[in-house]
Amino acid sequence: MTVPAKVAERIMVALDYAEAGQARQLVEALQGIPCYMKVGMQLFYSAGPQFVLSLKEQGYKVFLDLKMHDIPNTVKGGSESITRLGVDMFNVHVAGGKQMLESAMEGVDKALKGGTHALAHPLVIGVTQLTSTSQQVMNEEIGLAGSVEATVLRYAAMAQSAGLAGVVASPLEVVRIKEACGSGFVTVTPGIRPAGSDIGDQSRVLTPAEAFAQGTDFIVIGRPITAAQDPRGALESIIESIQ
Ligand SMILES: O=c1ccn([C@@H]2O[C@H](COP(=O)(O)O)[C@@H](O)[C@H]2O)c(=O)[nH]1
Repeated sequence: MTVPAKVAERIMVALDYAEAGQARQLVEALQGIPCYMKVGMQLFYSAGPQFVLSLKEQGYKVFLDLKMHDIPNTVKGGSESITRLGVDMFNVHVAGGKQMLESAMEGVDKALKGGTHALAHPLVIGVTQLTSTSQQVMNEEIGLAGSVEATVLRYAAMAQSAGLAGVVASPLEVVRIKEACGSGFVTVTPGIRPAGSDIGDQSRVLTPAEAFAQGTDFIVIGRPITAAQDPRGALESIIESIQ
């Protein structure tokens, strides 16, 4: 199947594996499809920066999904180190507050100014409310009143005012985010489930086609691909469903 780059480039495959070998197998199976690769905590904590660098050497765009949430000084240092890896995108929790978000941006600038070789400015993205969080959990367990959408919009505005390029949110919130922050403000949306597939621990979900119809920039998909008998076939049918 010939996959149009314009579609594939907007699909982020979550390499949620315990070991580098398993992730490598999936990358090999998807060879030739120019999708974005997402490295999250599970793989990064086991395979480390080396795995990220190997993806970059193979020419992939990489989203390092470590969701930093710490005191501003620590997040600044983390951002500096992540930027030096040459990733294309990374993220921080907006719940850390505006000063923490601004520190993340300062860390990026420091790495770009101090680097010995040319690095592109990564997109720094704020996590609003995790797509596994339901209205009830947000209100009763996390202790935030009001609707999930209102919190997501408040966090998106804070992320934008701190200079971030966009947010992670559910595809259900994309239209309102774009209305409030402008079409250029990037939305990265996990919580993607092809029709008929298991929702698992996700809560605020749409199908790939529905997510793009809402105007999202990137969709993030993990288990519907990684847990499939034929991961390449699963990704190809997702792509077909979008076109
Ligand atoms: O709000 C968020 C933020 C990040 N994620 C990450 O996306 C993938 C989704 O995986 P699935 O297997 O398709 O559910 C995973 O790596 C999460 O850490 C998210 O789901 N929601």
